[in-house]
Amino acid sequence: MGVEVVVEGLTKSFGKQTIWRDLTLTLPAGEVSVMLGPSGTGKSVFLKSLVGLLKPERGRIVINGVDLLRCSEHKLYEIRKLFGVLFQDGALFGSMNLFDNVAFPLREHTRKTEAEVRRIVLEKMEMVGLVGAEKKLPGEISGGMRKRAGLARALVLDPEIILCDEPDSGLDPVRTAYLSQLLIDLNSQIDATILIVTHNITVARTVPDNLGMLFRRELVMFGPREVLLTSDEPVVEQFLNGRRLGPIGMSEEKDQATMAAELAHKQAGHSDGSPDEDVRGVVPQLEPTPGLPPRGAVRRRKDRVMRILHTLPPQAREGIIASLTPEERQRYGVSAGQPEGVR
Ligand SMILES: Nc1ncnc2c1ncn2[C@@H]1O[C@H](COP(=O)(O)OP(=O)(O)OP(=O)(O)O)[C@@H](O)[C@H]1O
Repeated sequence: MGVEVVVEGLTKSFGKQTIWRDLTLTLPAGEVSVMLGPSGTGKSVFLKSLVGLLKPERGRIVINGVDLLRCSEHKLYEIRKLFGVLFQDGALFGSMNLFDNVAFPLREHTRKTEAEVRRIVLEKMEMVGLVGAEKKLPGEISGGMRKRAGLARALVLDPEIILCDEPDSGLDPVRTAYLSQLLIDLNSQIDATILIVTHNITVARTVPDNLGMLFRRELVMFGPREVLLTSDEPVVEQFLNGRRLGPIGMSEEKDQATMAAELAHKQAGHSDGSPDEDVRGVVPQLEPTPGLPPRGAVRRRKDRVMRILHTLPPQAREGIIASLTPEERQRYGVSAGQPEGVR
């Protein structure tokens, strides 16, 4: 099973520019989490910090009892081997064919024979649906195939933690849906801890077990998906609905006067092109393809979330209770729409 990643009081600056401060969250072992946030809020910087490529000035990142910010180079190297990272563009070597690209980490970091390398590479390429494309160069294939090749490469060292930086960027909605399914199927097969950074609202609503959002140099929230999906927080509401109206501006946070002027335009009947429909609310979560094992994370997460249910906002509680099956209601002692101890 994947490992837990504990982040406490993390602060990162470049010179005088604070990117974010005091981030505290836990990526639960084997669960899928998504981090949202407007452009430039430091999501990529966060991923790079988790894998030890950037060093935040304050706080802790603890994996298997080791604090990445204070451990030796040797320990950091060992911890890094737990990670598989899918970078935005797949980060493939343009002059190598897909087989050699996917084989690269194995040849670099292990002493496996070429026969073993071949077996592992073909297994991972099959997992991501790239059998038959081994000889192609990255320049000869589509963006979606490049992402899948990047994912296969991220998988060859059997990672316990997978980080995906905007896996949907540059993909059409159908390819994005396939990639989302692939990530959930992967989670059902290897039970790795997965963190996805994305702007894609459909991915955010349907894929993860947990959702978080960065804004104004802070973590606005992070927790079970139902919390963010039902949140009244203006910045979350604006982001999930993809509206101009709200605190998020084109390049940065809006001032009060701009927000008031936009609201006045809206009230005067000016359309800003965003649909009237409010997409907030808990929608069913993507399940593994039939025939694959059920995700271990689902049961673990339910147990965890039911233990903290009384600490969650009422709308999130309702969403969680509504998603329970009759057997689960019985198991968790939920009756007449309310769990014991919550009434
Ligand atoms: N190595 C670096 N040196 C200095 N500033 C950096 C460095 N890396 C990132 N930044 C700055 O940190 C901020 C956050 O960048 P980051 O790429 O993490 O944002 P993001 O939320 O991932 O954005 P997007 O959604 O557009 O990809 C930006 O202002 C960027 O210029």
